Amino acid sequence: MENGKFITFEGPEGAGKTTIIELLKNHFQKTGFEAVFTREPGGIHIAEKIREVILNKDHTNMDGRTEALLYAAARRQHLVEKVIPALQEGKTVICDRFIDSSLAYQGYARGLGIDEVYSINEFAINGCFPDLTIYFNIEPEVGLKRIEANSNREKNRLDLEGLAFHRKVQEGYKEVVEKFQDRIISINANNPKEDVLKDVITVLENHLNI
Ligand SMILES: Nc1ncnc2c1ncn2[C@@H]1O[C@H](COP(=O)(O)OP(=O)(O)OP(=O)(O)O)[C@@H](O)[C@H]1O
Ligand SMILES: Cc1cn([C@H]2C[C@H](O)[C@@H](COP(=O)(O)O)O2)c(=O)[nH]c1=O
Repeated sequence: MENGKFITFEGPEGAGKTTIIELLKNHFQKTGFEAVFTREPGGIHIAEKIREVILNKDHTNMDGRTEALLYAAARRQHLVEKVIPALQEGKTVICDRFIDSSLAYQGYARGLGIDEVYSINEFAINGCFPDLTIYFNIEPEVGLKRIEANSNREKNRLDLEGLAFHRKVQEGYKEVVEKFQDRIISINANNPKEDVLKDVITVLENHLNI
C-alpha cells in the first residue's frame, strides 16, 4: 500500500493551529475524509510524559541542549509509535508542530544553531520528513495577546518566555520557511478563524486527493 501523507502545522504561540485542527476535524467528519490528528510534544504516553518535563514551569534551570534533546526524543517515540504506523496504513497524519518548531525555538531563539538542531533531529526522525507543512504566519504580539485573553489556558514554561524570545522565534521561522520553501506554505493567521480554515482547506485540497 502507498504511504499516507504526513502534514504538519507550524507557527508561534497563539497562531491558531489547535483551533484550526478542531475545526478541520468537524469539516472532515462532514466530508467523510479520514485523518489521524496528533500533536508534539506528545501524542502518545511516553511523549506526553516528556512534554510534562519540558514544559513544567518549575524547570527554569533546564539547559537549552537538554531541551532540544528532549523534544527530539519525544519526536522519535511519537513517530515510531503513532505516525509511521498510520502512514504505513495509508492514512493522512496531521501533526500540530514538528521539526520546524525545534529549528525555530531551540535552533534560532535559544541560539543553539539551526544546523546543529537539524542534525540531532535528522538522527531522531531518520528520513521521515513532512510531505507538507502549513505555516501560520502571525506577529508574535498578536499571538501572545490571544493567549492572554484565553483564561482557560494554563501558561507553560515556553509561554512564559518574554516578548524578545517570541520575536526571535518568529525570525527563526522566517529562516526555516525560506530554507524549506519546497515543503512549507505560509498562510495569513491574522485573519478570522473561518478565513484561516478556508485557506488551510484550500492548501490541503491542492495536496491531497480530497
Ligand atoms: N483566527 C483567529 N482569530 C482570533 N482568535 C483566534 C484565532 N485563532 C485562534 N484564536 C484564539 O487564540 C487562542 C490561541 O489559539 P490556539 O490555541 O489555537 O493557538 P496555537 O497556535 O495552537 O497556540 P500554541 O501553539 O501556543 O498552543 C485561542 O483562545 C483561540 O480561540
Ligand atoms: C515541538 C516543539 C515545541 N516547542 C514549544 C512550542 C510551544 O511553546 C510548546 C508546545 O506547546 P503547544 O502549546 O502545544 O504548542 O513547545 C519547542 O520549543 N520545540 C519543539 O520542537
